[in-house]
Amino acid sequence: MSTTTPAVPFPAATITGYPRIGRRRELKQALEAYWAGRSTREELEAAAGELQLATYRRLVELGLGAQDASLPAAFPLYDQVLDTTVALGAVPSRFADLAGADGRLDLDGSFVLARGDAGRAPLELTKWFDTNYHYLVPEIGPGTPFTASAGRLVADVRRAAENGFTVRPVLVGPVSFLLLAKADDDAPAGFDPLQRLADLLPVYAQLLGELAAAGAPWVQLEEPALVADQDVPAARLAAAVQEAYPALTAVPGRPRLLVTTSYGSPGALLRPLARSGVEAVHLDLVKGAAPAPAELALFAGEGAPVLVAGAVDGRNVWRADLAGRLGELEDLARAGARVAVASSTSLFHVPHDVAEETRLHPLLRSWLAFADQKVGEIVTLARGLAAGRGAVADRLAEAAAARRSREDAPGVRDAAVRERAASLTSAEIGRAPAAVRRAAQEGRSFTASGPLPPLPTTTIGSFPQTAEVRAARARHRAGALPDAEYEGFLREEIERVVRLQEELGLDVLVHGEPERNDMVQYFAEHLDGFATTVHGWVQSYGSRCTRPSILWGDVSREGPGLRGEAFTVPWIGHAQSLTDRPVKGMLTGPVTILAWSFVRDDQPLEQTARQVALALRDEVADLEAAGIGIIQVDEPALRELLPLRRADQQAYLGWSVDAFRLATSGVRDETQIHTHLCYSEFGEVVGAIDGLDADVTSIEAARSRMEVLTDLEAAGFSRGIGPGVWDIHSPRVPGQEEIEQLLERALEHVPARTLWVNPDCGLKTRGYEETKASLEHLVAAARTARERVAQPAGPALIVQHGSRP
Ligand code: MET
Ligand SMILES: [Zn+2]
Repeated sequence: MSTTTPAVPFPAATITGYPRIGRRRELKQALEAYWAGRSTREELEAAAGELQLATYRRLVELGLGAQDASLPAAFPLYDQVLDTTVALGAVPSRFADLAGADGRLDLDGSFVLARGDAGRAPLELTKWFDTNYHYLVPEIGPGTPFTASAGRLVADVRRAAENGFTVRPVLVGPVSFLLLAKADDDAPAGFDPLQRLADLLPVYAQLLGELAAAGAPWVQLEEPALVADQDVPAARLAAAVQEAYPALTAVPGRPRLLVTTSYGSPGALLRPLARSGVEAVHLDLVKGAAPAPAELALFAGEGAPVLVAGAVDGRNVWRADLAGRLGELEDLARAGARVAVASSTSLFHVPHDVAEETRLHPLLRSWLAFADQKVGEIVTLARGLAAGRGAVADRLAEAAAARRSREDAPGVRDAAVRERAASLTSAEIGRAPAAVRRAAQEGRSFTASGPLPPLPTTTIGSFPQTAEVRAARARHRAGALPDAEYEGFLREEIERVVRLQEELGLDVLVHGEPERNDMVQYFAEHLDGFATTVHGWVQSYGSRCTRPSILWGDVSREGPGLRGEAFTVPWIGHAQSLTDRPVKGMLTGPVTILAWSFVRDDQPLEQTARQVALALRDEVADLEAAGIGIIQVDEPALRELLPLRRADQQAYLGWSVDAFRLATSGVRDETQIHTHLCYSEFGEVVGAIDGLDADVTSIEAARSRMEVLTDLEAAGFSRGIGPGVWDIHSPRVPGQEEIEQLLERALEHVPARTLWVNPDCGLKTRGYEETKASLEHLVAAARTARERVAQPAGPALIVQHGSRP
């Protein structure tokens, strides 16, 4: 192997990535200004370039080397998978017109892939491994062109060099890129993108050559897909790794290569990777297991790659146990590996800097490490490894003291909460058999308006969060709107939403959730054991960010500032007091609350889930006592936390389903429990969804045109089901006829007595105009479908499974 750049050894300390959005979300502002036409492309590029340099300066201030290739150049403006798509010139056929004569996409072209245009839907967004980040799915067919397009990467390397930084460009590696892709619409049946590996490798080779020529001594290729069980058989994956990496390491004049494997362990794929000739392999030592002796042997001896140990958690916000971590690193070094210290994943899953959170309790703050603090931890570990524990003794002691103070701080362990969770009996998670409950519920008049009609209509909970609602909340938070006035405003808003639903003729109403800024944060703000941040934004996709709450202690409704009282009943009860029709009470489920928060790492997730479930169980009981007969507990994140390895999935589904049942099973038979899930790929979790034992499940189905019902039918699911008939992700209003057709399709799979009619998800991002029009069509379509299933006279609701009325 020959490289044109001087042989820079792998740095002792590095990170695999850093937050891109900016400490004050500068990238979000720059992007949104550009998209809105309020700034020029030059201004956007200038803002992004400035952000890169500010990041490098900060990282060097924190202890990384300016010129040792420890700084990753990973600054996608929208998404890192999109950037690799662009660098490979892998323009999907439906966007082919956007590419220049040289086959390359410019920045504006890439934004069309990300955001769509008048005539085209954007690339599909989907969850990035088991995180709440979403990437843009490449579309690859047998004819998708590949053209190396290193322009942006090279410009980033040059800009850094001009400012004194030697950086390490980052690309998604070839195997993961193809595994993350889906088959292009025009691809023949049976085609799978991995079939294009051989065509892709020369393009990677060319990119590597251009990056070396630009002065990059190292390039980082990310291969996270190697840690997840894939549909592709294991042998084929191993063959792909064996094909790809020896080919890339044979490229003349290439830079040295680091391959990362974040989010788990590469398992059997580690061997071919480590033997391929790459100079460094990164392992996630937080999510993945420590390497076994046989694996460690791959890193020992002449010519073995550097083991880049992902020892500091890139996904959670707790300070590391530095002494413990250093011990593990010392073990690796003792086994003969050349060890460098890194983050387990890119740090873009955590916010920038704890120091910004001046409103957090100082004790809690002392337990936390956001991205900047994590860089400090990595630097400390590297120093300890090189110079011995003595060199970092005070850092180790500080970290140990912080962890100890966490152990016995008030609120971290609450005896009453623990006792209650420990004394649970299995009776507490079970309800009467579904059929018994159904009989009790079918005969019931939920309110004075009488029993529900067949094919009842409802919504998923939130109504449009208008500018007025958001402004009132912001003024209240800033102290400019007194509590009483804010509450009055919300009560009026709820009344407006109730009246609207009555006028529209919906059967089961909601209060509209105007009091909730976010479906998880609202619960975090009303439960003990949680804290919220001011600047703790993390990227969800593109310019969108969320601000996860921090679950730090034992969870309950009691605690300082809380009164052990129901916090949703005042709003939902108010809605019910205004109408004869049943109002459905809305809660966020335990798994979703965990998935969308930073959760304590000092006990198993399962135990934390049980505590959250118990607090919700109290809320469910209070709603029932307040006369709410239908209660929905949302679990849109149930699938997100599904482990990446099949072998781990059953255990997860077991405790997560139990948590839901614990939250919802304290009610009478005639109280109807709903759940809501908003993803349509159901296959792997259909059994668990049945296991939730909810009386009714609403689920996203409009875009896939009810495809999800096939999975349900195959699994023998016989509970109430509300497949979404309106895709709420865009302002488009579905026509009445279109909804009727969807209902007709649904009735081919589902008996009429179990079918509900509802949108795909909540309406909070929609406007009122399209909401009214769409719901009018939905109600009208449900009425038509109702008439159809009621004929011929006779056993109206006993439409048989699989048959048509
Ligand atoms: C992401 S699922 C959202 C459910 C919630 N009840 C809502 O309607 O907004
Ligand atoms: Zn939803």
